[in-house]
Amino acid sequence: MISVTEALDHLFALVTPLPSEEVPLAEAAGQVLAEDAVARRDQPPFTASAMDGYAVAGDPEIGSTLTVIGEAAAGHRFDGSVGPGQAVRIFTGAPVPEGTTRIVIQEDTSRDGDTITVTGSEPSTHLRPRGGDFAAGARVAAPRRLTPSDIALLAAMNVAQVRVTRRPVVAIMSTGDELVMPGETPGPDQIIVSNAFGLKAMLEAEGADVRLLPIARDSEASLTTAFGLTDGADLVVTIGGASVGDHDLVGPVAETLGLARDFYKIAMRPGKPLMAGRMGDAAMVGLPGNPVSAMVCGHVFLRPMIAGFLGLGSAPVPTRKAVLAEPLGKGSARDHYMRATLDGDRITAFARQDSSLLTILSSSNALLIQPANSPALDAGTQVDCIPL
Ligand SMILES: Nc1nc2c(c(=O)[nH]1)N[C@H]1C(S)=C(S)[C@@H](COP(=O)(O)OP(=O)(O)OC[C@H]3O[C@@H](n4cnc5c(N)ncnc54)[C@H](O)[C@@H]3O)O[C@H]1N2
Ligand code: MOO
Repeated sequence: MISVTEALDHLFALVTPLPSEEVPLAEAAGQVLAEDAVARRDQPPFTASAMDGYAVAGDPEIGSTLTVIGEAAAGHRFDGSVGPGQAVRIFTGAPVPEGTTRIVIQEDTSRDGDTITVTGSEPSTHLRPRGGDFAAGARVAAPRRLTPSDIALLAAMNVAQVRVTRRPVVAIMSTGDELVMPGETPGPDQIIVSNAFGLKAMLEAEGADVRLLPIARDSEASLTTAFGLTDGADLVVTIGGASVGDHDLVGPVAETLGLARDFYKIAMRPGKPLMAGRMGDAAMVGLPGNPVSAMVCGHVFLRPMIAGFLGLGSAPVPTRKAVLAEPLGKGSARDHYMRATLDGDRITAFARQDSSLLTILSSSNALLIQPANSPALDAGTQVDCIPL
């Protein structure tokens, strides 16, 4: 059995960053920028008013009167300049007339025909200088997973198309005679496919393009057919059939079809029967079938692989420190990724850790990592965890 770190190293060796492609900005959210994007203009492109009021020259005193000589609105500049004793009616977002040194907000004026009297003053000039947000040539640096805020920024930069790393195509195959899809009517000995759906959601959130394959039955013929449907995938993920039972055929069938296996079995709980290797052009990861095992392995191994395909480097999923709110019994021979609740910096493992319990996983917001061979730990001990 190899360690989690060694397994991750093997998995990263199976991953190469994918080529890039141009996509319309409206489709780029969540994708990874593959090439710096460059602002095509200054923003704002002119000095603009930040408030509704009057553009004035100088710093008119309270009580002074000014003559209104025109109007500037967003999209419509005032053709002319403003001088001493004058004001231009102006609205938020409008270009300021030449000569403007500040905006007097309308709440600080009283108006009578074309004359205003200044009734108050504020320290701010309420001017937004040209290029105050960004200047032409400013860059959004790659690689970067594009957030909604980034999309807004790129739009303001007049970047209509962006170059992003192609999404990795992941084919997920559930295996087992006992499985039916949600919505179907299970026979008396059957259960519903669960972790394939959880993994699809997880990996799509990470930026993958996920295909759910039809369920493969526990036979060489059915598994061979299902593997035949994985063409074009960058990553093939099987679920179940990975252990040592008579019906655990995934490894042997995959090897017949060309799997060059890198490892089988890791010192991790849950997740011991994990396997991985290369199958043609694709990386192949065989996950254990227990629903929580498959999901935990998804967090620990598949999420970093997706990030690797997207050119975001080869790093484990982020961990953070937390403090045990309750004591923990001694560990086993494998690193234990325990379902837990994290409240501030205090973490509590659930009492029930069986790898079939999806209710517990769903109630967890962290995986508490108890290292292999750990002694019993007192409350207050610092531990690592993966926030979920
Ligand atoms: N004698 C031993 N038995 C087992 C060992 C062992 O070392 N020696 N390891 C155990 C561990 S740990 C795990 S994990 C499981 C993994 O077994 P498999 O990967 O072969 O998974 P299955 O037997 O096919 O399924 C296990 C369990 O999960 C359910 N399952 C499978 N696929 C799905 C799915 N897509 N959605 C929902 N549920 C699924 C399946 O019905 C089983 O209940 O082996 C232990 N045994
Ligand atoms: O290691 Mo298995 O993955 O506990 O349930």
